[in-house]
Amino acid sequence: MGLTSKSTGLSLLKNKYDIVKEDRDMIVIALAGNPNTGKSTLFNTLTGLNQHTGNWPGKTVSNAKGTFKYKDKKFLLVDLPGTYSLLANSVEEEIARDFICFGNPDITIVITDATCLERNLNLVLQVMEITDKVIVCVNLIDEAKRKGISIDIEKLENRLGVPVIPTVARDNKGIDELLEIIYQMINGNIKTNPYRLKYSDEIESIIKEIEPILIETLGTKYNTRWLALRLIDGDKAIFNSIDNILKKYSI
Ligand SMILES: Nc1nc2c(ncn2[C@@H]2O[C@H](COP(=O)(O)OP(=O)(O)OP(=O)(O)O)[C@@H](O)[C@H]2O)c(=O)[nH]1
Ligand SMILES: [Mg+2]
Repeated sequence: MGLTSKSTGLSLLKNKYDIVKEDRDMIVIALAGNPNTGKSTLFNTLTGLNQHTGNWPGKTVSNAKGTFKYKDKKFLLVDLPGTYSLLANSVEEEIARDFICFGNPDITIVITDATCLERNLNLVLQVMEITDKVIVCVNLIDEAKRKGISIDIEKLENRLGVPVIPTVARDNKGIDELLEIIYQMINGNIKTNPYRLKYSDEIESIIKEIEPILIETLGTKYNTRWLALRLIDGDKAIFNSIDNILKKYSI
């Protein structure tokens, strides 16, 4: 018997990421970001768990999971390993990007470091190519202030086309605002319009050729435009990821 797309999604979460939703309505949130930006600190604040934190990069190497409630909703939060990009140059990058693409989280929060925002925006743009359900946290606002850096949150939000929340995760600042934005997004009260890179006509026309084939094979559950771009890149890791999805979950 063929699997329904809903059950396929659930078995993917279970088998590949060891994620079990307590109930079907549970909302999955991925926490992405460069190393050392405060992902685990935010994860611990929201879930009450004790994921290892510290001031050296690369502490979280696999994805930790925890749950929390807000108003009438239950959330499952996945703390992804810190990565500078999603080009799958390392195991961490592969875990993070496969989860964002194939794990189909309801929301992806990208935590950025206010003291070096420009570098962090690289990952934000890459995540926004995969999904439009993105919230950006500009964390370490206290450190930025100390260094005389001020961030125009409203302008950033307008340019990125997704909600941007300033936070000091270590001191619980901005967490209430973040929770409310998550809630409003889940309820469909916030529509995002993520900034997307424009490619040359040549690349766009190749995407037009590849994408229908991907849709035929994988359906519309995954971001086939992004997958097409990776194939154009000649990205071998994405071949393996697609292969695994096809083999294991008989899509
Ligand atoms: N000053 C300040 N420090 C923070 C803030 N948020 C987190 N930290 C500190 O920054 C360090 C790194 O935080 P983590 O939560 O471990 O960072 P991470 O993103 O999970 O790191 P990786 O798992 O290595 O990617 C810790 O020492 C935190 O206490 C903040 O808003 N302000
Ligand atoms: Mg961490």
